[in-house]
Amino acid sequence: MSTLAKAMSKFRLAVVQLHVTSVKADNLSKARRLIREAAGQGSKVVVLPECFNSPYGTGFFQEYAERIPGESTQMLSEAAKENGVYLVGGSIPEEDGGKLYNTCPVFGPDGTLLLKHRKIHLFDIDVPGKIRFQESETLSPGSAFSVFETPFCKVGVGICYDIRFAEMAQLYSKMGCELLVYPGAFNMTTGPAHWELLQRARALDNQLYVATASPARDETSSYIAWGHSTVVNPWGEVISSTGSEEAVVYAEIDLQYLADVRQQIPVTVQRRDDLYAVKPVAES
Ligand SMILES: NC(=O)CC(=O)C(=O)O
Repeated sequence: MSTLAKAMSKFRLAVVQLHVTSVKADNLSKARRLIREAAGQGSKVVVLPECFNSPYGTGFFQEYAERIPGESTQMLSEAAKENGVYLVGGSIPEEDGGKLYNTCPVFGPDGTLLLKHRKIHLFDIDVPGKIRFQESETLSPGSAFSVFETPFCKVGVGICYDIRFAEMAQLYSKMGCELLVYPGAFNMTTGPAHWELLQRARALDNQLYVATASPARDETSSYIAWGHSTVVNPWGEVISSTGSEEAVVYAEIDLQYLADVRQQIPVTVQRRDDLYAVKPVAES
């Protein structure tokens, strides 16, 4: 392997577990500071949490919603450029054409908007006595897949509940993604039960890296996030994680290791596409 290829086969990823408050300006300035901190530690890709500029809840989306471009994406664009990083801007409530979306904007190191992923699967659940949440009361779903290129690897983007849909991760893998990022905000019921399990499942099924970024836990908020932002490797192991507090989680993404795992257990080429297949029914 050439020296350049070797240099490009590894990079540092940072996941920012931000303590989100009801003061948008504070969320933006703190996110900006932590992006700088992550870049200062050598990170090339930085991921923010779901709803990083607003409390998470159907009662807040309208009030905090912005158009893109807007105040929050302006800050993200500047922060990506100032620090020369690929920035997965968590998500923000987005207003467009009279509808609201839960949207993840992604910026390149020159500050350009590479894509915006609108949460495809809305979080509508009812676990009696535990949690009822209906995102669809105020949000509309996105209907496009979101993949971006970096000099290191292709990255697929989902938001929170999107991680429960194995088909989406499998499609991203088929599209050549080697890292999947999910800004997310699981809660005190589904977090301990499913958060890590889903990440390890998606990583192992597809033999790729999976990273999740949660808001830090705030016991006083109406929706209490589980925290535990995590990075899982293609073997299905947690390689980096944190607890419930505000933190930046770092992980080394090693694409040669990914290739080794895929060679050792070659499920990615052993699929029986003559018997079954997962394929998109709509163009993205
Ligand atoms: N908040 C979400 O979108 C998803 C979640 O909390 C869960 O799936 O559980």
